[in-house]
Amino acid sequence: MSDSFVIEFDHFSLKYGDRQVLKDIHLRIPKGSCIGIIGPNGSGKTSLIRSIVGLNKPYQGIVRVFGEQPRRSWRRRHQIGYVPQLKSINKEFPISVYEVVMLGRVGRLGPLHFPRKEDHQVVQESLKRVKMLDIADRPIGQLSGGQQQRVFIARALAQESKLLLLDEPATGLDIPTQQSIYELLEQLHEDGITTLTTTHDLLALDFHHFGRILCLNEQVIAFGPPEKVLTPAILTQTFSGLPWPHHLVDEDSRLSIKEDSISCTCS
Ligand SMILES: Nc1ncnc2c1ncn2[C@@H]1O[C@H](COP(=O)(O)OP(=O)(O)OP(=O)(O)O)[C@@H](O)[C@H]1O
Repeated sequence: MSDSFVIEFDHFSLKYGDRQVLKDIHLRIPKGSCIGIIGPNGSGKTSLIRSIVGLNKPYQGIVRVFGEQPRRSWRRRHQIGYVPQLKSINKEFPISVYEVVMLGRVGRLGPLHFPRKEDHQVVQESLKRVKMLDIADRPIGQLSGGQQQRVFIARALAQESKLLLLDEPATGLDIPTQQSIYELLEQLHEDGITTLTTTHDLLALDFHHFGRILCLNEQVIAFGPPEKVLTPAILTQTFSGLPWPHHLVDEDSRLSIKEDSISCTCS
């Protein structure tokens, strides 16, 4: 594995029972990049993210994160910050905002497992970053969807991981809240953190914040800079699932680029 890539999918396929949901994913995610993953409902975005975390076992192929297969590196799990979809989180659990964010420190707590001064500092800093420090004592279940989303992002930040995976963080939020999440992504990018953010909602995705867009529909339809990838043809292919003969992929990611697909997408 080259040091320049945080994630490497090598002909990775995933099945749930007999049903194939990811097919021959071959992809390199460069260190420090800010990736937007788009595709319709059921196109495999969450499955891809869960595979990176190590929650899904490949049917074929392999994924490496920081050079290791995620299922084999549980001790390194804290290196991956994962913010699942809001709907999959149990918000009724009686726990404060502060305690939720402290959970992000679990992988880093010292031998006695009590939070140290530095853990409290990181939690406060993470809450400050998402502008939630003022309401740190409130029960998580009493917050709005947008506030809860920020808290779960703060929990991931408290892990101090170099890789952050956000599954539909902006879906269902109002435009200013969506905007603030995208601005936060930009700050994280400036800090050298690699981020992968999914959405099925094209309107909820502000493409300007992303260096590369991955169009996914069971397989990689396209991967590259927004200006190359966000063409009517590629979006139609991604969201309709109709056959598309070529893949456009990013040269920097050292995947094959087929000349004919470039002329096709740039025309
Ligand atoms: N645990 C599971 N067992 C069986 N099938 C599953 C499971 N999880 C997801 N699927 C199926 O796999 C396919 C891909 O689902 P996935 O959640 O990865 O899509 P998605 O692109 O994230 O969708 P959405 O935009 O709705 O979140 C869907 O058809 C879904 O029904």
